[in-house]
Order: sequence, then structure tokens, then C-alpha cells
Amino acid sequence: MTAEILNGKELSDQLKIEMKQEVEALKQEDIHPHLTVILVGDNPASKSYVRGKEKACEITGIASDLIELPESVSEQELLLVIERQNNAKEVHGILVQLPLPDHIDEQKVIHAISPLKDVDGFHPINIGKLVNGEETFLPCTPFGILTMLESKNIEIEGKRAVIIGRSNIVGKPMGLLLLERNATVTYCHSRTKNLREIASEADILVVAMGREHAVDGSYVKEGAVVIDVGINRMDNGKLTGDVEFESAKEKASYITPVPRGVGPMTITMLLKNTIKAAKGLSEK
Ligand SMILES: Nc1nc2c(c(=O)[nH]1)N[C@@H](CN(C=O)c1ccc(C(=O)N[C@@H](CCC(=O)O)C(=O)O)cc1)CN2
Repeated sequence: MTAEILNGKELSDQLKIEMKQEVEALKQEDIHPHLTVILVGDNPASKSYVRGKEKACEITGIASDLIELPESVSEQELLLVIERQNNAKEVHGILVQLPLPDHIDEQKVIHAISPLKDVDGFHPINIGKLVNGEETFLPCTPFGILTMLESKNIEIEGKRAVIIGRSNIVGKPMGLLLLERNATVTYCHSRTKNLREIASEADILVVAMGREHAVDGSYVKEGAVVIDVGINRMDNGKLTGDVEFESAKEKASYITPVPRGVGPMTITMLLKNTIKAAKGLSEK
């Protein structure tokens, strides 16, 4: 079997056209979706992701502000900036680009963002709603993966899903979303024994390990859907995933590439959440 490629870039472009129309319609009702992105320091990858977010807002007509703070900013100062954005009536969504410098407590920062403006879906109130299966902002990467699966009508119910990686922003919420859709979910991580054996039982295999080519075709069941969340820069400067694409693609039914797979969907789902926040606030 050779897999069909799940092209996140193409799907993102299509969704952005639809969102542009939705934003135009909202503006007719005097609702102007507005996102504030806060970037601390000058990590090149973070800067590039933030630029991608600004560009995507521009394409869809969403207003965006970028607040750039120096690496040396204190936690207190950052919390004050967030508080100001929480109180700014025109702002619907707030996002603090991660990771943050070591002297800043990431959880404290996430807690400080109003749950109503938490378009990353990282606030414990929103995570709690996700656990309960209540309507909320879904974390953008898992939301993007789900949207890719749905775009191909890939069945989730009753399927065995294996998630390799247990981060708060990808692995944990991904498992919850699949569980909510009646998949049988197994989480694996760095201490998991017999990883290959467990992974090769998956109908849906999500790999978010942060290690170049950690998973190859021998981890993939014939006909499985393989989702690669990894973004690793190789010595030659090119990007590659956590999955060794060539061997995995020979076994899978669907597979995401890196680049142009999950990454672009992360940004597109942020726009979806910002529009949702704008609609929610307008109902008040
Ligand atoms: N506050 C947040 N911080 C971070 C998140 C997040 O969802 N919220 N996720 C990641 C980074 N990220 C978005 O912020 C992100 C990662 C990758 C891509 C992407 O489009 N990747 C491209 C390749 C880009 C390149 O050339 O470097 C691809 O895969 O095709 C977008 C967004 C951590 N931080």
C-alpha cells in the first residue's frame, strides 16, 4: 500500500478562503475579529511562527497586533501586558508564543489569559471543558489534526489510536479529542516499553516526540493513518518530521508530510478560534 498524502497546506489555504468570507460577513454585523500575539525574546523559530500567524490574519481579514517583549522581560511585566489585553474590549483573542524563557513560569502566564480570549485553548478552564467534552477553544495543533482527519472522512469511532508524546499542547489534548470521538486511546512516551509493538497496533498513529525520524515503517500497521507532528531541522537546513516518511508511507493509508502537513493547520485553527472568540464576545 502507498499512502495518500494529507496535505495540510492545501487544506489550510482552502479553509482560509472560507474564513475570509466569514470574517467579511461578521464585519457587516460590526464584529471585527482581533488577535493579539505576544512574543518574548528572539527565538528564530518562534519569530517565524508569529510572522506566519500575522500573515494568516492579514489573508483572512482578521486584525492582529504583535507585542514584542525582550528576552529579559520580567514575569510581572508580562502578566501586566496580558492583563491589559484581557481588558481591551476590541481584542477577542490573546496568544503568548511558546516556549517562554526559563525565568518565566509558563503555567502562570497561561493562567493569566482570560479563558474567553484563550484562543490557544491552553487555559486550565478550557482544558477542563475539553476533558468534560464541553464546547471550548480546542488547542490548535490537535484541532488541526482532527480537521485533517475529518476532511478525508477518516473514521475515528472504535479505532485504536496511539499517541506518542504527552505534551500539554499536543499529545494530551489530542488523546482527549480522539477519546471524545470514541477511539480507544493509548498514550506512549519516553518511558514506554515496547513502543514499536504498541505503535504497530494503531489504526491512527500520532507521533509528537520531537526527535527526527524516531518512527519508521516498522512501527506502522498496514493501512494505518500516520500523523507526524514533529518539526526538526536537519544538518542540511531542511525540515523533517519525527516519522521516517519513505518507509512509513509504504505501509500507511494516509500520512502527513513535514513540512506542509500538520504545521500550517496549527495556524489556521488559531484563526478559527479567533473568529469563534469574536462571535462569543459579540453575544454578550
Ligand atoms: N502559543 C503557542 N505556541 C506554540 C504553538 C501553539 O500552538 N501555540 N505551537 C508550536 C509552534 N507553532 C505555532 O505556534 C507552529 C509550528 C509550525 C508551523 C508550521 O507551519 N510549520 C511549517 C514549517 C515552517 C518552517 O518552515 O519552519 C510546516 O510544518 O509546514 C506553524 C506553527 C510551538 N509553540
